[in-house]
Amino acid sequence: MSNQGGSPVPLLAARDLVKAHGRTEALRGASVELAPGEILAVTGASGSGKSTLLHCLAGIVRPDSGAVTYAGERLDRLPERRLSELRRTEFGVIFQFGQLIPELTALDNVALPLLLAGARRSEARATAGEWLERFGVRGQEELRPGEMSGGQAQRAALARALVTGPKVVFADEPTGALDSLASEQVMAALAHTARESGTAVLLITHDAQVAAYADREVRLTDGIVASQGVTA
Ligand SMILES: Nc1ncnc2c1ncn2[C@@H]1O[C@H](COP(=O)(O)OP(=O)(O)OP(=O)(O)O)[C@@H](O)[C@H]1O
Repeated sequence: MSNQGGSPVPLLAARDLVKAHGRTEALRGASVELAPGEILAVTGASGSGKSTLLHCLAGIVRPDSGAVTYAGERLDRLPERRLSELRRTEFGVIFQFGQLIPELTALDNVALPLLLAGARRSEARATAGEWLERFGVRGQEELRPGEMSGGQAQRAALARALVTGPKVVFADEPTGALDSLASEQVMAALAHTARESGTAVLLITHDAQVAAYADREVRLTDGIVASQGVTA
């Protein structure tokens, strides 16, 4: 099978994924590939299966049938313990909202994945501060998510998703709750950092301006890939 991402071996691949939620068939044989460092936009109407596809690729949900392969390993067959380790060390996630812990400051939110990975508290906080600065969240380190603007909170969430140096970032409508200026800032920061660090991004969006940050776009219709191509 040809690989449109330009790499001989995809980093992450879904083949013929089928997944039902009760009687609703969210995925009906979806196949996608993500090359190392590629930014792939997944678009499609509401209910077309975008989030379910992301959840299967990120190892959050197991498909009913089909295969998910990550770096040559069958992700959908991994035991839960190995899956959660992989999610912690190799994957980063950012959603529309709610991914920051409301009780923690921005700095502690970003430091958390480093602490979970075994870093010392002082080191984790110093690194978290650098990442917040990189994403333009300066002077907001001690604020809690509820005290920040939507755009600032999303940029802090980006810092949290990227701070451990993941190979893949899964972004489900990361700008869905933002105005167009904040949306541009978040996407520019995500795309710039991903390209700089060679991080692959699976980006769900219904916004054409957001999809334009991707290298390639895959469009889902009723749980299958209806079209794919290079973005303008
Ligand atoms: N946990 C669930 N329980 C029941 N049905 C679900 C569940 N999750 C998704 N669905 C259904 O599966 C289908 C696909 O949902 P999914 O969230 O993957 O689509 P989507 O393209 O991401 O939609 P949206 O753009 O609205 O977020 C929809 O019909 C949805 O209602």
